[in-house]
Amino acid sequence: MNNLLDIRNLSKHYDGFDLQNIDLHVPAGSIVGFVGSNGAGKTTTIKAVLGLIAPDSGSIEVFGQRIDAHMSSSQTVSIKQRMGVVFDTCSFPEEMNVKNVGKLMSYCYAAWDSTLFERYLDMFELPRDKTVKDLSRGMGMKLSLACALAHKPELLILDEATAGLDPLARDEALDVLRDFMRNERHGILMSSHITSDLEKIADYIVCIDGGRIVFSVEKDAITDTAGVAHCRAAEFESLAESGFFAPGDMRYLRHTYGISVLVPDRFAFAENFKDIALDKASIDTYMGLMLKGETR
Ligand SMILES: Nc1ncnc2c1ncn2[C@@H]1O[C@H](COP(=O)(O)OP(=O)(O)OP(=O)(O)O)[C@@H](O)[C@H]1O
Repeated sequence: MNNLLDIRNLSKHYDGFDLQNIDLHVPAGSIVGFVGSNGAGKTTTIKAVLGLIAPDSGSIEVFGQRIDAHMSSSQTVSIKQRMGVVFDTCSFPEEMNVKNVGKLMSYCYAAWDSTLFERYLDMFELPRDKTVKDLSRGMGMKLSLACALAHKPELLILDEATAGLDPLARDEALDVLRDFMRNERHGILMSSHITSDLEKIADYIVCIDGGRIVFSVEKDAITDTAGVAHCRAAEFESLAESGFFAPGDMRYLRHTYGISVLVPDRFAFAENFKDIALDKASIDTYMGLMLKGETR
């Protein structure tokens, strides 16, 4: 399978923050959800991919071409033509109306499709004569998404792009992304704090914390296979002694009402420990245990 994006060993130092040895890949045909707490390093990683900041070390390849400071401007332009980018703010000129934003974009992108843009404006109910400064945050994000898609990219990079949308508009945006993914050569890297969105559409989940990748797994390994066991102290001790987990592999969090244990395979767990309460894992519970849990 071809990768649309390959980040290897990426590092970047800021005063008080280090992005360290980031490895992240977006295979063609897949949506990669990029999660992590505020300040974990998601936007810094994305900015490095877009060439907006220079990494200290490591490599970034987009469509198999290495991104670096020595690229010619025509190489940079040709890669950017094939990428659609949406941040959590709308960055078009404030006094420009929606219709003219489309016109401006048509000069920037060779593959710009005005009919497609118009279709997204209708779908997102964006008034063509409203200026950018008068759009609500959600409307601005819808406009950014319409622009990103109307130049027919192969790789979409979304940094908190659905954050300003209400639940119905988010569902609409997810449908648009599903539609985009009907072409198996397409791919999406999507950073989001709204993990329920990622549960609906992502194929892989990559989690970053404190500038380091904490886990990188298929989403189904979390939402279909993993579980969270809810133990009392005695159950926890017998579980720890049972040999079900290899030493150091049992990840748990103590609460006032008991102890949660991350279970990589809840089906095997349920067969072995019929009396211990067990839930399916969500991306949030999985992240909570991976980021804050102790190991034994
Ligand atoms: N230009 C800069 N100079 C110094 N520090 C920076 C700079 N840009 C980002 N940082 C720091 O890098 C760290 C990571 O920030 P980043 O924006 O990548 O986090 P994030 O995971 O996207 O967070 P959020 O979810 O809040 O958007 C933060 O500590 C931030 O203060």
